[in-house]
Order: sequence, then structure tokens, then C-alpha cells
Amino acid sequence: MTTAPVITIDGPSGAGKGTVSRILAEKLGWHLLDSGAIYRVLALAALHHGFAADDEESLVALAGSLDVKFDVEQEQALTHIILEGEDVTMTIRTEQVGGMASKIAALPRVREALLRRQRAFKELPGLVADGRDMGTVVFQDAAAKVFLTASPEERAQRRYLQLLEKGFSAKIDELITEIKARDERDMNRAVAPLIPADDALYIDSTEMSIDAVVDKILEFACSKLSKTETVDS
Ligand SMILES: Nc1ncnc2c1ncn2[C@@H]1O[C@H](COP(=O)(O)OP(=O)(O)OP(=O)(O)O)[C@@H](O)[C@H]1O
Ligand SMILES: Nc1ccn([C@@H]2O[C@H](COP(=O)(O)O)[C@@H](O)[C@H]2O)c(=O)n1
Repeated sequence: MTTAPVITIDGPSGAGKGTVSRILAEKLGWHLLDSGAIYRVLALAALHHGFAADDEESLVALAGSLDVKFDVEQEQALTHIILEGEDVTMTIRTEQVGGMASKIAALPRVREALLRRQRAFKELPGLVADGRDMGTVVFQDAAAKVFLTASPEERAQRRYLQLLEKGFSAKIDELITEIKARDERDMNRAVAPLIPADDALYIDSTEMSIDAVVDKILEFACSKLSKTETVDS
């Protein structure tokens, strides 16, 4: 049986992972995993239930029973995220939810509880997986791994424009502080820290357009995939 190839795109907040992953998945006709959305949904559910960010016991139980659905809307290239029957696609994008997600994501048993849910996205014809540990932990055998980053100031500026576009208010100074705090937590946690996989292509997109990043990843992924096919045949 042929197993589905995976392209992983890891990196810090606001680097453009979600944007380029969606474009790549569309171009290739592959499935898409936004693993950060899973952590964000769990964070939102925890906030709804009033659980503290360090209440590992309750969070693990919640992760195991999380009633979440990803409804892919092909025409509008949008995935609706439904938590306990409620559309939370927009609500999970706030920095408050992102901050809570990054705190609970540092808990080893919470990460463990979410592993199977993420790996279930690996289906034919292929998967583009976006997150922090896609290449280092969740899909270690991925055909092509990318680490996508940009300076904190550029990422905050991108996030600022994105939040305004979605109708949220934001302050650039606060975003820079929040992004740096999230980087610090994500890169220094004991389990699955945000680091490039040894075999990842490193891209700094500070001065690159979205199209340039997509082209670079496509070129890299195609060369990796053709080598994999040669080895398999
Ligand atoms: N190379 C780029 N140049 C300019 N803007 C970009 C670039 N890449 C992405 N953006 C914009 O930056 C914003 C953040 O991108 P995106 O949501 O894809 O980041 P992310 O890495 O997935 O962040 P997070 O991990 O927090 O979800 C979006 O509005 C996107 O359009
Ligand atoms: N594979 C992942 C994905 C995400 N996280 C944590 O969730 C937070 C929110 O993720 P976004 O990509 O939506 O910004 C993020 O800051 C990480 O702490 C993770 O640990 N692993």
C-alpha cells in the first residue's frame, strides 16, 4: 500500500506558514493540517471551561474528548472550525487564545493526547502540515521539511495587518511583545520545542513575497519527492 507523502512547514508565529501551506495544498490537491488550530481550539475550550493553563489533568481529559470538526469549504478556500457545534474559526485567532495555546502546548501529556488526532490527517494523495513540531515529532518521516521564519518586527507587522483585516483592533508594540513572548515559550519548552529539523530547508521570509516563498518550497519539495519516488521504485 502506498503511504501518503507529507510536506512539513514549521516556524514561529506570523512567519506565513498557514498562508503558504494553504496555497501549496491547493496547488498540489493535497490535504492540509493547521496543527496550531488544534492547540488554539483546545485553548478556547479550556477558557470556556475555566481551566487554568497549568491544570494538566483537566486539559488532557479535555484534549481526549474534544468535540471539534474541520469543515473544508473548497470554493472559498476556507476551513470552518466547529467546536461543540459553534463556529470558532475567527474566535480562535485572537492573541489571547494564541497565548493560552502556547502555554498549554508546553505540557507534555497534552501534546501526547493530540498526536493521534494530528497524524490522522495523513491521507492520500498527500498532506501539507503546518506547525511547530511537524518535521521534528509528528511526521518525522516527511518527504520534505521546511522551517519558515521572519524577523519578529516583520511578523508583528503582518499580524497587525491581518488582525485589522479581520476586524480586530491591535497595537503593533503589544504584538511585538506578545510574539517575542510566544517565541520564547515555544523555543524553550522541554517537549517538542520550536527548532528546525536537521533535514529542513531554512527560509527567512522577512524580505520575500508570499509567491517567492511558495515557489521556493515547491521547487524543494518536488526535488525531494522525485528522489523519494526513485528510491521507492
Ligand atoms: N512573505 C510574506 N510577505 C508578506 N505578508 C505575508 C507573507 N507571508 C505571510 N504573510 C501574511 O502574514 C500574515 C500571517 O501569516 P500566517 O497566518 O500564514 O502566519 P503563520 O505562520 O501561520 O502564523 P501562526 O503560526 O501564528 O498561525 C497573513 O496575513 C499573511 O497574509
Ligand atoms: N504543532 C504545533 C502547533 C502549535 N503549537 C502551539 O500553539 C500555538 C498557536 O499556534 P499557531 O500556529 O496557530 O499560532 C503556538 O504558539 C504553539 O505554542 C504547538 O506547540 N505545536
